[in-house]
Amino acid sequence: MEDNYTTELDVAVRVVHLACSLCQRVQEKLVVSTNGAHVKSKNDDSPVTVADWSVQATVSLVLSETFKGENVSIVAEEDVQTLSKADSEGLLAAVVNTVNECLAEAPKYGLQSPNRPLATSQILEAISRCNSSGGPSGRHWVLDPVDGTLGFVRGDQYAVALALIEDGKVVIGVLGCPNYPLKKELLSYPHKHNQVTSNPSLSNAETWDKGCVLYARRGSGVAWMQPLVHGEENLQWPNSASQILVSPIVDPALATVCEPVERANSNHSFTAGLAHTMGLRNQPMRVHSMVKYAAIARGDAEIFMKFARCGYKEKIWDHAAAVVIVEEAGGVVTDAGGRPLDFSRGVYLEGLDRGIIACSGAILHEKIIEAVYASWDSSNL
Ligand SMILES: Nc1ncnc2c1ncn2[C@@H]1O[C@H](COP(=O)(O)OS(=O)(=O)O)[C@@H](OP(=O)(O)O)[C@H]1O
Ligand SMILES: [Mg+2]
Ligand SMILES: [Mg+2]
Ligand SMILES: [Mg+2]
Repeated sequence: MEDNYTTELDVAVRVVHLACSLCQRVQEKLVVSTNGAHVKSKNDDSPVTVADWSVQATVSLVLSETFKGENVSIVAEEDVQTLSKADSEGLLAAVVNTVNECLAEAPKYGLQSPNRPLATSQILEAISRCNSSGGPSGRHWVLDPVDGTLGFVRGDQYAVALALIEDGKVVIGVLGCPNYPLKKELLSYPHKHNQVTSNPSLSNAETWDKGCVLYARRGSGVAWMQPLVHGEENLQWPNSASQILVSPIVDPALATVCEPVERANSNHSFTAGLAHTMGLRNQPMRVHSMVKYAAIARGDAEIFMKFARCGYKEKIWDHAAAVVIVEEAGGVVTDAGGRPLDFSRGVYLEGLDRGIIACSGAILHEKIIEAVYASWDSSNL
């Protein structure tokens, strides 16, 4: 059991590092440019960028190349609809360039790059190949190429999330957090890291001292963190990893809650009520993306809660990678009824009871579930 998924985890960690480097380059360009040419709105008005498609293509290509003999099933967020529109030529060209530039760097991470730049059709094919809908049997990779795209376009927190599900269970999870600041306090200040990166008085080393990749394998009892590797001169691969652990805090008065930035994504007043009921005193940390789960796994916060509006169905790629990392780091993740999340039923977390609760340990977790029961009837959710 211990040796299972060694190749899969190794490749997943490498490709997430590669994807983080891609995202950092795109984000730098986005933040300094004034036109939004590389950001589009999807049908639900949520943003999608050159980075989302480029990461999806890159991960799809690397996984297909590595596991050539297998029928690689990938469940991922993006499709090629917007990209294939007649007025998207510039966007598509940017994706093709970004993917080819990124793949040229693959050997730095011990991955193979193609002999020649890939054609547009190959890249579109790689993106659309990720249209599996998962399910209860077999192996399915689950990818959120850029999670927290809103944070990404704001120059703020975002994540790259890759998981492997086998027979309905998440067996490995890898989470790249390119803007995770060294100082946990900076997590709760929107755009703060950006002031750090653009501050000319900081040396390169200080500027680059942020970002990490977290990963874990189901049942191993450990979760790991690697710093991102930057610049050719100090690139060292294999990268060194250190173990991460959840926070030991059990007193609600000392605990910190993370939640989505946008009210549209989670009910802030309901979670404020829960926090009050539980006797939490700290201000909530509002952070974009699965970096919230990373904060729990790293011990920088104790609770992550998300209560989406009634009718919204959570997708597996927004949670799979992070859940196994938090659990192996010692935490607990359930729905608001206290049941584990079910990754076996396709693209959505079917049967999810109200909301998601990730917690550093069982004691705090139990208190939140009790608070949910006490508060639910009087809430308007
Ligand atoms: N209406 C609604 N309700 C709840 N959740 C939604 C909703 N719409 C989108 N999403 C999903 O939320 C993902 C972003 O979550 P965040 O926690 O980063 O949100 S926030 O930006 O901090 O508010 C986001 O992931 P990405 O699209 O990968 O960014 C979505 O999958
Ligand atoms: Mg997402
Ligand atoms: Mg996404
Ligand atoms: Mg999205």
